[in-house]
Amino acid sequence: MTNLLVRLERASVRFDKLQVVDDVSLDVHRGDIVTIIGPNGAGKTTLIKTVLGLQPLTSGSIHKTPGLQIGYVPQHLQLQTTLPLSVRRFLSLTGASTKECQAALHQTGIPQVFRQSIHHLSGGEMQRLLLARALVRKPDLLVLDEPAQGVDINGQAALYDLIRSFRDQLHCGVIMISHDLHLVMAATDRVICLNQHVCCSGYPEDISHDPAFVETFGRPVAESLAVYQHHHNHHHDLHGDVVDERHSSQHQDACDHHVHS
Ligand SMILES: Nc1ncnc2c1ncn2[C@@H]1O[C@H](COP(=O)(O)OP(=O)(O)OP(=O)(O)O)[C@@H](O)[C@H]1O
Repeated sequence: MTNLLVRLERASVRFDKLQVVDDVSLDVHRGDIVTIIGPNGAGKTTLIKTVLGLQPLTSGSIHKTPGLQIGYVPQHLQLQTTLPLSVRRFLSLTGASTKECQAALHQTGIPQVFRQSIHHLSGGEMQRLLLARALVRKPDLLVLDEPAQGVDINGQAALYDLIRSFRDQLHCGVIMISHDLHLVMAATDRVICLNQHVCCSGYPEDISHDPAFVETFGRPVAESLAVYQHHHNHHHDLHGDVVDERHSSQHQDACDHHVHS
């Protein structure tokens, strides 16, 4: 059985004379976390709309595995502020049971808001609620458009950790858009730098050195990206504790941690 969830082949989207997505090919498998970065207007949202089936392609093709269940976390949610709406009601609109809704809130770390008005949530709580709403669908693919918008820096790191843990639990694929380059570099498996076309793509530790990345984001941004790398130079015992070299004859399972900028 293949783990391929979505395949875009030479996908293009054009609005009148404006080429917004240009010849993009992309595969997302189960277990992948793929993050799309790029400047404003680069076509990132348009690209994920094609995956969601909200935006037809002008040319190229998209293949989704049959029966693919997608959970979507949008960039903004327009809510009529005069309309009374509790978190409980909002989640129940998905068709999930009360128990499933409560479990999803628990998983996203905000069980206490179940009976609250949705209009009283903080920015961070709102993002977690949108994630909970996507999760009750038990998605094969989680699609997130700037999930950490309006969330403070500690909250952003926690949110990305949460997304990774859902990927592990559900063994789903994740495709997201982010402008938080430092966090993306730490929390992603694969990065796609989009500027209508794919400028460069690959592992986070490689991409910040790519000339196309430097050209798109500028040298100061590229140089400021501290990429965590894993090199071996000390040793652990069976419990994971670091072993003093002088007392160790074994040289297995060694590692060292460097931060490069
Ligand atoms: N339905 C549409 N009709 C015409 N133009 C559109 C449409 N949707 C998007 N565009 C244009 O396509 C371009 C790319 O928009 P898109 O929202 O995909 O960019 P983005 O990379 O997500 O930007 P941002 O980082 O600012 O959110 C923009 O110039 C936008 O104005």
